[in-house]
Amino acid sequence: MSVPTILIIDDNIEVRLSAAYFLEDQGFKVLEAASPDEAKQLLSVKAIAIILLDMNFSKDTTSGQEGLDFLAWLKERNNTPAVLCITGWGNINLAVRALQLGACDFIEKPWQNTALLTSIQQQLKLQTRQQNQLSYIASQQTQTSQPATEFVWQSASMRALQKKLEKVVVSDASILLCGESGVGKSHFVSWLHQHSQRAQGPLVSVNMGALAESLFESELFGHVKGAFTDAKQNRTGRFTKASGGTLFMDEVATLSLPLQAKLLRVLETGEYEALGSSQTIRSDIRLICATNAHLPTCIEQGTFRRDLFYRINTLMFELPPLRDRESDIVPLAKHLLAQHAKRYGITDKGLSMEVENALKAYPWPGNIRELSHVMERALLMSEGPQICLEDCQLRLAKQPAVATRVQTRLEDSSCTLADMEKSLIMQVLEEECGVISQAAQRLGLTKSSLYRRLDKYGLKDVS
Ligand SMILES: Nc1ncnc2c1ncn2[C@@H]1O[C@H](COP(=O)(O)OP(=O)(O)OP(=O)(O)O)[C@@H](O)[C@H]1O
Repeated sequence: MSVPTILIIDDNIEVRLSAAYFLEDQGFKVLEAASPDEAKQLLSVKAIAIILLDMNFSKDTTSGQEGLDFLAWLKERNNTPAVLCITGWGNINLAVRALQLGACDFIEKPWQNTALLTSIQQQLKLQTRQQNQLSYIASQQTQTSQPATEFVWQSASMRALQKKLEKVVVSDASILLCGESGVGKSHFVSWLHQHSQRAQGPLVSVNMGALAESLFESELFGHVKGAFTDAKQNRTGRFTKASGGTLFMDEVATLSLPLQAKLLRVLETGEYEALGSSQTIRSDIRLICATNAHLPTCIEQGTFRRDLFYRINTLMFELPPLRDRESDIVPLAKHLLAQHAKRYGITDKGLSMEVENALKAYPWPGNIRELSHVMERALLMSEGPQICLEDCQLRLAKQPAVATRVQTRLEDSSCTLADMEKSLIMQVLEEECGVISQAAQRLGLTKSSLYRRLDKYGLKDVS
């Protein structure tokens, strides 16, 4: 990385020398100019990151007008350096006018070296961030001219949503994605992360529904060895793992009220400590939350904190169910077929007109997840050159009774209670097209308990 150059503009040679000594000691390159005119010449040939500008020169010693004139001249130019005004004759009016003309800070003489250094470092940080943003935007513009590998939505509602997301993707604002199970919220989170400025950082997902109450803090914030009986070694929490990247909290509505309070505290302060540690860590994450619950209703029912809702919903987007965007169904089905064919290393197949019509007429309670399962199964079952209606088994998925699979397991003498439970969960999930809330209801479980069992049996990918 090149060393930033600082230009000191001051008619007093002692001031210039004292600032130059200090700044060179801090590792900066320093240039000096005794007047604004000399500075203008230097600026035309040198790349300057920061200017330290005295406000008074030959005309008078107190008004600061020459400094302001220089700022006005600088403002006309593109890519101007950051200017820190330094004067022994500071007053509020002058400071305001200088800031209006683009100065970044106003420091009174005699300055404190540490304060000067802090201000310079802040400006350099800002410049780096702006440069990153510009190169990011440039790289995005290059990418848009290349063929897109992602699915291109056909429906007006999804196109509009994609447009809105494109607008906010580079910001660090928290995003809340709402929509029924299987509509593609997690899929969008990956897209948001990959297109964000944090794409080089990690994307860390945590399913809040699967978090055991007792492990919440340890999972999210980490713990140090000995923090509690089972803490045999240090553990890094998800907030730290996601540092510099995106933290995705799925199923955020399943959190209990006490855990919501703990999460809120961290989101508000931006700081947390690992369990058993007194060291405060500042979080550096972009937060994306998702839920298939209707949070305003949860707030009314007292199961979700209003203040947490406002903390996570800076930008809120609703993904419509698949049945409400009919024009997406067939193109998406073809896209998913091609994906599955590639994954299995088999030839992709087309859809008959009869299948296309049936897909469009079907209500897709499990949304894209269900469509994906149907296409996978159809591809594997199909024997002809095209997928036909029987291959899809639409509706048939609902018909096999849970009892059939359970009965089969019962007849197997080596079957354990855990095998039975796993089998039952798989069957119900299949029948409910992967919709967790419905499966949990049928199984007489809360969503959190079902998530924990999916974790235990390694069934996370089935849902
Ligand atoms: N645009 C897409 N292209 C290809 N596959 C997709 C797309 N959107 C979603 N899918 C697939 O559909 C399935 C469900 O999507 P996803 O997990 O994102 O839904 P969700 O809304 O997060 O569901 P849940 O609320 O249950 O977590 C996944 O297998 C995902 O890969």
